[in-house]
Amino acid sequence: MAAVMLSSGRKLLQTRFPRPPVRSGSARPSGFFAPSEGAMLPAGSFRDRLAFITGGGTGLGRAMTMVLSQLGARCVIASRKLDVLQETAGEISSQTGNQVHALQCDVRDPQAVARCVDQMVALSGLPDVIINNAAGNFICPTERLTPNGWRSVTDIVLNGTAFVTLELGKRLIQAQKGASFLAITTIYAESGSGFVVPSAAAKAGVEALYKSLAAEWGRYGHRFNIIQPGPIRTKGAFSRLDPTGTFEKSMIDRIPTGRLGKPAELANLAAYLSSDFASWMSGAVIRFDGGEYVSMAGEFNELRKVTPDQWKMLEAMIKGTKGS
Ligand SMILES: CCCCC/C=C\C/C=C\C/C=C\C=C\C(=O)SCCNC(=O)CCNC(=O)[C@H](O)C(C)(C)COP(=O)(O)OP(=O)(O)OC[C@H]1O[C@@H](n2cnc3c(N)ncnc32)[C@H](O)[C@@H]1OP(=O)(O)O
Ligand SMILES: NC(=O)C1=CN([C@@H]2O[C@H](COP(=O)(O)OP(=O)(O)OC[C@H]3O[C@@H](n4cnc5c(N)ncnc54)[C@H](OP(=O)(O)O)[C@@H]3O)[C@@H](O)[C@H]2O)C=CC1
Repeated sequence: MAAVMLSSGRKLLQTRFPRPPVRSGSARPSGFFAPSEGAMLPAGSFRDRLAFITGGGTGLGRAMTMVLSQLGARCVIASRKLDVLQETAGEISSQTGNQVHALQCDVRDPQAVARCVDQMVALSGLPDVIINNAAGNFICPTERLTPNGWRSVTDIVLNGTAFVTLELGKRLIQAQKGASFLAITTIYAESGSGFVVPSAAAKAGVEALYKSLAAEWGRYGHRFNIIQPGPIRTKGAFSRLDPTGTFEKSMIDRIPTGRLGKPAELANLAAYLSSDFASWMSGAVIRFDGGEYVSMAGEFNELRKVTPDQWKMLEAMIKGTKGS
């Protein structure tokens, strides 16, 4: 903490500065931005709440389920692989002491989604928190994509999110029950990106869906928010987007905070957005990427590589220029 002093000598405010680098003389910014693990919200923030998380058996979905469960929620996780879901559900509930149910559901199939919701209602009721996290993706030059390849991603991401949202939304409206809906998209939902075109198109569609429903379904007590994560190591993502590991270093180099995100960091943000502390937040799109997006966007940001000596020389050249 650092105090800002007024000329009168009075302390104006306390400002929190990032922690200093771990290694002195280290040029790695990640030393300033150490991740904090553990649940951020007060214990019991989700007591008596039911959370439904698609793709909750692995990666970021698992991390979000863990934090919600630690905070007192009962959770239902759903995806295609029941064995994976059951293992995760068992591990989380044994750690937190709260129920985690595993339900098989292929979100591409609206009837399977309806059956899954029937099962959840029979087990625990309708959810208070819905997290649309399930996704599919792979890198591929677009000219190599087949129609089925396009469908394999867009069906999970856009149609899957729509089927889950429609099924639960309609039932919640009928029951006059409010809920928080959260979608996990990606930073390139906004910019688009080559080589992951079905994912970019589908995630952009999810964002349009959630922003639209934030406007339309507030009257039913429903909030809709979006997190756009930057790179966070998970087996599912990295095995399909950087299978050889070749791109990881260059990716980290362009992130101003100098490191990948951690699943637990994303999970804390998701928990906040899904909690009563965020009851005035709807229609929000939150980029959570260590600064990667703006770093890639600014035309002059590569000048970070210019050394102090080179700056001296550049300044002299610029100042020495006369006229236009
Ligand atoms: C510049 C460097 C960048 C480095 C990046 C590193 C890290 C990440 C950083 C940021 C990430 C940002 C966003 C991330 C978004 C994500 O969504 S990550 C989550 C990824 N997780 C998953 O994908 C899990 C689920 N995925 C799957 O189950 C499968 O991958 C699939 C989506 C393909 C669906 O499986 P399935 O339904 O079983 O499909 P099939 O195997 O039958 O295939 C269907 C058709 O798709 C074609 N296909 C499959 N893979 C490829 C490929 N690699 N290239 C081309 N085509 C592919 C397949 O051939 C089938 O089509 P045909 O029938 O042959 O026509
Ligand atoms: N990790 C990262 O760097 C980033 C991730 N994201 C997003 O975060 C979310 C989680 O990704 P991540 O944890 O990394 O990757 P994972 O591959 O671990 O997660 C994807 C999940 O989706 C489930 N899923 C896939 N297809 C279906 C389907 N048809 N029906 C139901 N569930 C399905 C999978 O389970 P199963 O196979 O059992 O069906 C899996 O649990 C995704 O929305 C992804 O787009 C966004 C930006 C960056």
